[in-house]
Amino acid sequence: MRLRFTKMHGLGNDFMVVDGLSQPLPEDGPPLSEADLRRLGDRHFGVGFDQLLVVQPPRHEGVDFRYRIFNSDGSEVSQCGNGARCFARFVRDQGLTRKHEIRVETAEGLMTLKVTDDGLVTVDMGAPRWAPAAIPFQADAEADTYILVAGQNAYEVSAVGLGNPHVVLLVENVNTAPVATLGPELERHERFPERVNAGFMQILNRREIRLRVFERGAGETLACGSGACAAVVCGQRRGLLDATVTVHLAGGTLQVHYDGHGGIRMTGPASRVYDGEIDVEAPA
Ligand SMILES: N[C@@H](CCC[C@H](N)C(=O)O)C(=O)O
Repeated sequence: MRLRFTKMHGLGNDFMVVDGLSQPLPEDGPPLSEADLRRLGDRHFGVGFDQLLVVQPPRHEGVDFRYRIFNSDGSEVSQCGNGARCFARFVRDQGLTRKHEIRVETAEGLMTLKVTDDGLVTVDMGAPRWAPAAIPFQADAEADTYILVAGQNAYEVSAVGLGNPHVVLLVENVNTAPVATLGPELERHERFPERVNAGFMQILNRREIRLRVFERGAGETLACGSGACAAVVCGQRRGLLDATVTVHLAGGTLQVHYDGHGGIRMTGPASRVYDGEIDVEAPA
């Protein structure tokens, strides 16, 4: 079967976006075979992406679309902040909706995406989940920080759930942070039973941070929207950051706002790169 797709990115966190409304993709179970998913995600043999995003019909009243997310390793996940902005832009560009405020359901819950006239998209990422079981993270009790032993070293970390799990470490300089070595160790740390996204945060001042994220199932990306939100709320919980924070990532800048009430709001751009078609196995 020939699959139509759009290549997009949110600050260099890149996506293959597929319309599953007009193309016959299975709604239960994976939309593509695992072999296709991994092949398409490969940067040498396929399209290359950090995540595959699939638009499907909603399963609940009052929701516009179902938003499905797959990491390049084939795992399905329930949150992707940069992807949510691209998803909003995609459904509008493709004429699937004319709404400026779009409600989508993910495997974890509902998200609201607001497209503004300046082309930016604000995503309500929901409230942070601190209870260890909700992250999920193995700890006796909820705390602001935890000591995590990895290899020969112990690290003071914060842990938070945003529909996906995040661990956040403070570093003096993101340029020299051990993202490539410690990132994979943390991703598969035994205390995170569903693996974890690992953020390395450098605080510049109370309203500005620099961040690198080693993403679960994708490796280090140029930006991670949920990672940016996780870093900000963890910094706030430690009393180090204000309600509105500018997050500098390798691919660009996001604005994150959280005042302790309602959801975390993340604002940033969403860019279309090109449209394409590629052969995949016919869905089962
Ligand atoms: N790039 C994303 C997060 C994608 C999912 C993540 N790798 C996970 O497995 O939880 C973002 O912008 O939030």
